[in-house]
Amino acid sequence: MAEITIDITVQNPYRVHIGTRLLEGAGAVVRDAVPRARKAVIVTDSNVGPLYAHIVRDSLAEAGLEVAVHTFPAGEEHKTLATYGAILEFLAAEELDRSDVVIALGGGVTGDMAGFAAATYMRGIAYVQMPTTLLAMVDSSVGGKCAVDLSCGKNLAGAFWQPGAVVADVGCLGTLTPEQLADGCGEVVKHAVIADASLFELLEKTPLTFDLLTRDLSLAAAIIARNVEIKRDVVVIDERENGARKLLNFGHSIGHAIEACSGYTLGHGTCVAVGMVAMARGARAAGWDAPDFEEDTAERIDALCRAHGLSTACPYPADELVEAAMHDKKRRGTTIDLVIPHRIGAASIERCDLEQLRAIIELGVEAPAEGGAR
Ligand SMILES: NC(=O)c1ccc[n+]([C@@H]2O[C@H](COP(=O)([O-])OP(=O)(O)OC[C@H]3O[C@@H](n4cnc5c(N)ncnc54)[C@H](O)[C@@H]3O)[C@@H](O)[C@H]2O)c1
Ligand SMILES: O=C(O)C(=O)C[C@@H](O)[C@H](O)[C@H](O)COP(=O)(O)O
Ligand SMILES: [Zn+2]
Repeated sequence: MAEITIDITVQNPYRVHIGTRLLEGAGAVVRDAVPRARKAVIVTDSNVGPLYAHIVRDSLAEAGLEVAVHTFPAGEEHKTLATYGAILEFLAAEELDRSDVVIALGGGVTGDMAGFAAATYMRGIAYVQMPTTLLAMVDSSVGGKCAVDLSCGKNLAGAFWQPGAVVADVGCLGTLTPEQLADGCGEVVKHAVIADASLFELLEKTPLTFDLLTRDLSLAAAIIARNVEIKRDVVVIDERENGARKLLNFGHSIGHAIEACSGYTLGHGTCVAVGMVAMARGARAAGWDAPDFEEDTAERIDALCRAHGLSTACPYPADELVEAAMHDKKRRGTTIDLVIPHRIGAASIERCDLEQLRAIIELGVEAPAEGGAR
């Protein structure tokens, strides 16, 4: 249904294929993207593997590839050095060589870890992203960021390593839970806030419900394609996040801190939603201003997240979040780069000192309800 080229220059350009029944034909895409590959290792998690690995395995075999499957326990709490190490050991035990290919079949956790394994195995081999969550289709499968979490925080060990292709089969959305699908909407709202007021207005009129997206796969494909275009337009001008790419981090300084505080039990998109609202509200309350600031920005982001089933109440007190946010990768000594929305469709990257971050968090998050986390 849609094919988008990511025209990067540090590594090779690649295509994102978005449509239905694409996993059945995934072997041909891999063959085309990595013509020299003799063997493929599918890396997947314990939920996705039983649902889809056999389809991909058959298609890869049909395309003439030898195939092995490595399955790890599902969940962000397994996005660790230990799981990543086990993937590397599997690649070595299967004797993958530098011409072979890793297949990341799953959500963002799988894509980030399999991508990082591919980036570092023998100093870098090819991989193909096959995202199976909405979040991974609209965001994590594109752009080449891959990582694992460390005990101090999110994505602290990783690389930029671009896939050879992305195969987003929208039929996979049908086996998600409504909560998992809603979680992906956090990143959709983010893209709309930083770059596309029309998309934001469309979502205000017609929120992306589970029923709508799983019934109307053409609409799902169109929404995913628009998100991939938004991300592409940022990544192609700043592949390694020296500047503009930081915009894609809107909501993440606080969002990642919430994830860490939750022991990685809360979904990434859900935490980004809380982080976006807190940042928009807190920055305004802390006095950030510009001629194009629009007063209702935070409230519109808040309302749109809630319309997508995402709670925007912060479950942790400000001082805990400030502590966790200190490990953010965008911190440089006593300063940190934050993304502040001015109005729907426009945001800027601002260098703040840590006291300003503290003020934004304190003003932006609501105090937790009696008795702790909500
Ligand atoms: N690299 C990037 O640019 C980038 C961008 C955004 C997020 N991320 C990372 O992505 C991760 C979040 O991704 P996620 O929300 O996809 O998490 P996930 O991979 O943990 O998937 C969420 C849950 O859905 C299950 N699942 C996946 N696809 C399924 C399907 N089709 N049917 C049934 N169950 C399915 C998984 O097993 C898991 O339990 C975080 O670690 C985040 O940091 C990375
Ligand atoms: O691709 C990017 O760049 C992003 O920032 C996308 C984010 O949605 C994603 O969560 C990313 O992994 C966060 O990057 P990090 O560098 O803050 O770990
Ligand atoms: Zn994110």
